[in-house]
Amino acid sequence: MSRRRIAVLTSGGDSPGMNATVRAVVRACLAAGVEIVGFQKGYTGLIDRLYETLTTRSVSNVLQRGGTFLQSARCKQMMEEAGQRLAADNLKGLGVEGLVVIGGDGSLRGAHALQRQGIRVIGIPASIDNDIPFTDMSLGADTALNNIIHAVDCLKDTASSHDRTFVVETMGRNCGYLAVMSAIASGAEYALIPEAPYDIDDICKNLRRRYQEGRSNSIIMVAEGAGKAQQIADQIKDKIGFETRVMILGHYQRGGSPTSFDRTLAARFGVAAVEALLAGDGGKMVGLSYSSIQLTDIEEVLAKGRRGIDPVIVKLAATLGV
Ligand SMILES: Nc1ncnc2c1ncn2[C@@H]1O[C@H](COP(=O)(O)OP(=O)(O)OP(=O)(O)O)[C@@H](O)[C@H]1O
Ligand SMILES: O=P(O)(O)OC[C@H]1O[C@](O)(CO)[C@@H](O)[C@@H]1O
Ligand SMILES: [Mg+2]
Repeated sequence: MSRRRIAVLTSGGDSPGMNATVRAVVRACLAAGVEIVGFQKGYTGLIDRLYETLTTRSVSNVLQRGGTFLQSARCKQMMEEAGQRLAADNLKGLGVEGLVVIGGDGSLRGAHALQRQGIRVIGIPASIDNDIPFTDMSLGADTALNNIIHAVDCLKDTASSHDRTFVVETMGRNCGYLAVMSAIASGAEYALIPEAPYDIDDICKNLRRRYQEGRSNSIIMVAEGAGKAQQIADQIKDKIGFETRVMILGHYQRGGSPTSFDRTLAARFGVAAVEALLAGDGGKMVGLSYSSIQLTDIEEVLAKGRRGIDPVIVKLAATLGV
């Protein structure tokens, strides 16, 4: 009888903790006596049959590294039925009984499409955007948040030395999580997020007053989905009476060594995904719910749409003056 075989891939924007997750998947498979195949470059690798058998050696010394050694991609072909069928046929041809997809909401859509093509798939939410419902955190969001906070701490040093306002743009697509959480954690004055309207004139009035009262700097966090930092800086710079500078944090946010939170989440998600596949499950996403790992139908995750900002966080930010 041939050996049982599972596959794994990383898809969408890379996020810190993907390597640690692949490592956990590999170790869980090998502990169960199951072969594990890694596809390269996300769904592109499934379609173009780019794969390698993974061993403990393949995942040695990767746990602490950001990015993904399997590499990732945004694969247009996977958006079409023909690409999805080809990907599923390739998996069936290799005798793969189940697939672990590590990626964001788009990658989960791909996972759902493969499930419909007869492949058992378990999704692992991994995206710095933290925009996926049915999990308290997506992998990599915590590390990205730490990267942002480190940058803002540095900016505050220089801003306060010159009485300046910095407008800092974070990633997150249409989700304001990174902007609002980093504002709370770094002591920023504003978090402009797509989930809430804002009034530039009010902001200017308030900033002007702050400087008149003797404050030496102000930080405005802007989620990319809420506006362009440069445009906001241009709108405010002549109205507040103090110099304004812009920092677009960009892909810096996505890199670097995963935090302990992301590393341990990676371990839990990776092992839970393999256990689910080996138990015959499929079409589910693993998620973190109040410190426990839960499985949710991918269909339900997708139907729910983008994860909103917790009202408790919005209230917390308001109380703290963000
Ligand atoms: N509707 C869909 N059907 C099939 N495949 C999809 C669909 N949407 C996205 N995908 C696949 O998933 C890949 C990754 O999606 P996307 O670029 O949205 O990133 P993501 O997984 O959401 O991660 P992140 O948002 O963190 O970058 C896409 O390039 C595509 O191959
Ligand atoms: O790396 P790319 O393809 O430029 O995509 C950037 C996008 O990916 C993310 O980093 C993750 O989804 C978003 O926050 C950002 O808008
Ligand atoms: Mg996404």
